[in-house]
Amino acid sequence: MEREQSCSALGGQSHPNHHQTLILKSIFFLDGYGEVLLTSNSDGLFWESVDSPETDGSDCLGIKLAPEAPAEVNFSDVYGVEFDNFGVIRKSKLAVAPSCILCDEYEMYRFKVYSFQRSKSQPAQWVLTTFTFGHKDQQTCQMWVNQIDASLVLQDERPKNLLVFVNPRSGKGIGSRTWEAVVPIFLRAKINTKVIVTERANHAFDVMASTSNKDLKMYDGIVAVGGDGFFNEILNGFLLSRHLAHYPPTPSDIIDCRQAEGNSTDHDSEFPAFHTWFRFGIIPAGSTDAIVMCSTGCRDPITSTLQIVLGKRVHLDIAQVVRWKKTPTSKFDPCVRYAASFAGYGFYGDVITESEKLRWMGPRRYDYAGTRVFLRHSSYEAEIAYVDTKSEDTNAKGKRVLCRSNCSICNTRPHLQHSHTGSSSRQDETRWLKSKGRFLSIGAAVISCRNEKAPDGLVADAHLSDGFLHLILIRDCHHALYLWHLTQLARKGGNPMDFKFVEHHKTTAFTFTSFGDQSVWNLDGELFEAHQLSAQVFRGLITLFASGPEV
Ligand SMILES: Nc1ncnc2c1ncn2[C@@H]1O[C@H](COP(=O)(O)OP(=O)(O)OP(=O)(O)O)[C@@H](O)[C@H]1O
Repeated sequence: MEREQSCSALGGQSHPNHHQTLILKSIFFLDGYGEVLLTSNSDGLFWESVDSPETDGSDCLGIKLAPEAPAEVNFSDVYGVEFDNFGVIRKSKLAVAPSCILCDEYEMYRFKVYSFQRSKSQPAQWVLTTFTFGHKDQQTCQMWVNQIDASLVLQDERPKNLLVFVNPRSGKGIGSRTWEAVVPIFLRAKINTKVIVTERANHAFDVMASTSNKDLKMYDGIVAVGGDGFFNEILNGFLLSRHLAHYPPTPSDIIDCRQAEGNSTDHDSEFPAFHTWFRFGIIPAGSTDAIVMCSTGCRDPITSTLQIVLGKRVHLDIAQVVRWKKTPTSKFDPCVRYAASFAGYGFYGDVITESEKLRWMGPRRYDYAGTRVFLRHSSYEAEIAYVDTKSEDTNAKGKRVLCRSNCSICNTRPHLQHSHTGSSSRQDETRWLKSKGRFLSIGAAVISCRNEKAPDGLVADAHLSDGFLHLILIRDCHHALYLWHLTQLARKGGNPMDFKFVEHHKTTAFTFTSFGDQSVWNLDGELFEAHQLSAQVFRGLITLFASGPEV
């Protein structure tokens, strides 16, 4: 331990951002590992053991001491660095056991580097990791902290100011606890957060809708701590006044399977500006959390938080749903809603109606309500018209391509593209197909909607931002066959589409007309009564702080 330690700045190296980056090298003690030669360059930190071969990997009472520690960490994976005063550094992790008298412990100045590792059992899950380096000289530690801090500032994709909404009632009422558990990560990442704990339903919607664009621009994005329904509320509060697009055609605009009138995109002039930098994060605390599962590959508040603080970015398609008539007798009165994951009718609308009465049950309400609705086996008469996209969907004929991080399908075309329901140049080519009958359910999945009940989701090969909706029509069928279909949905690798009564259409827009008296839709888990509606998808309309599913 008395070995002379050196610290030398080896000179300037040109960084891609043209900042001068010093290469530092110094001997440190890495807690739980031993003495290392630590190097810092523009990419990250690297270290190698400097223990002599006899002591390297030495053992204590027959147990190998030097653990298999990683020997580098990239700054892109580091979310914070902190000076940690004077304290104990252990040569081996085993030294935490007081009985291990042979293991060395030293007292020195320390600094901590905060990063993550992928879980061995579930690679999509990110696990917090801290590297503690010790040195007898305080100034050396402080210099390294400053140097690493300077390198982290260069990671310009990272947010600095976030507006956070916490739903204390999410899931089993765990919203506030979930937020408290991840606050230290935001603090270490030096991100300023303005936190609003909601006091009622629609509180977050009202804040988003009433905040001016000028005030919103003080933030790099919005974080929702809650479930899909809560995120939907925030999304609608954001988009309804800012995304001014023409509506999709009404059911009566579709004459002879052609669209009578064309529509064109007309975004709010402020909107494209928001699109380029403003991002949304979701820290899962809800009952389903399908959007988080699809955009990160797991349902873990720590993973989602790390992807927010590290400034990950993935585009997400959004469906715009326009209700023309609420009931058969109501007058024509367009009402717009946005959905990030799913819009469903029949079975899905009935489950949400039942489960809303059972909120006190927490997430179990979906099982209970689902069973009741299944036993009822109600079917509904309706007509659907949808844009035929077979000619342009080259993947439909090929094999299933799952959406993953850096997905080649999601990255093929530019984002913020309107669905092709009627942009004038394509109007003549838009062909609509119709489907009429009695349906057990009608579902439109924007993303795969993977969740714990349906491990592959409703549509295994749906993508986060390919610009398509997956329309799934389940025609009235025998109860046992429907159960079979549902069990396929609940099985990993199941084939829920392989039934005669199931139609699956990849489309960009559809219209719906009910022939019943009451028609309830389920938009991202929220109830929406609609006798007549239309929906269209906007490709990559928003950006999430997420890296895509590592499935
Ligand atoms: N303080 C509050 N009190 C009561 N309800 C609230 C409050 N804040 C938000 N809500 C409402 O709670 C509803 C559901 O929230 P959330 O989506 O977070 O949980 P969940 O329904 O359990 O999960 P999931 O949507 O994933 O199934 C939202 O529609 C939201 O309007």
